[in-house]
Amino acid sequence: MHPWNAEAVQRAMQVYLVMGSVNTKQDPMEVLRQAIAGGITLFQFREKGTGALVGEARITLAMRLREVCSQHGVPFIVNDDVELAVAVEADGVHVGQDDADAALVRARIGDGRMLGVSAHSVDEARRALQAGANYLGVGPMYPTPSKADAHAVLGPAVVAELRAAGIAVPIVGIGGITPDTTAAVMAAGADGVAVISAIAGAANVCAAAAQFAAAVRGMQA
Ligand SMILES: Cc1ncc(COP(=O)(O)OP(=O)(O)O)c(N)n1
Ligand SMILES: Cc1ncsc1CCOP(=O)(O)O
Ligand SMILES: [Mg+2]
Repeated sequence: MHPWNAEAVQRAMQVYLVMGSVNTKQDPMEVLRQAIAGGITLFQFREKGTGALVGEARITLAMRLREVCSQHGVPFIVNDDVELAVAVEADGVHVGQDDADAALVRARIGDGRMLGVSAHSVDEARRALQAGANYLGVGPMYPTPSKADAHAVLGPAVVAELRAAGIAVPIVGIGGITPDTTAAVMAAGADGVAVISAIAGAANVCAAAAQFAAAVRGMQA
């Protein structure tokens, strides 16, 4: 399985699409294909919220989206559900502070899969790294329409705080990020942006993803 060294993880963080069927009015498979055409570098299957698929339908969608990612060489991450990640041979799992214990997740998935952990403070970040996280998802950067139970808005300043505290692992900012605010998130020290609505909900998904890719690249020059 792919060795997820820090450099490979950092590259994957650049434009990270997070999506489930409830985040788009279009066919999720087509949205994913368009987002890949626009330049996303990582995909997370996050099937939750009102109206989310359950049971076989959820597993089938996961397998289909996983296949699209495989066809295009885009790594595939599963949100929350470690057993689903193993079942569909995902490249990794993302867990939050209220999900399964990160150290237990690491033990279950082994070293070959990527482990992402949500962190809102230096303390949470240090514990996540201790547990074996490959990257941190940090946010919300801004108010988000996509997560009803989101943590209070932290802003890009929290990323700068983590960097100042010596947290060197790849960081992706999440929450309410648009192409226009990407520069501020990157300038604070993030390696990329994780996005739901501004890509999955866009009328032109490919163009939206391309705008994020250009904004991220602009900060790397
Ligand atoms: C990349 C990334 N960062 C943070 C989150 C949020 O995870 P969590 O806090 O567990 O909330 P849910 O997404 O599970 O509702 C994420 N999913 N991805
Ligand atoms: C899953 C998640 N975790 C923190 S904010 C958020 C939602 C991000 O969605 P959007 O990009 O639409 O604000
Ligand atoms: Mg979670």
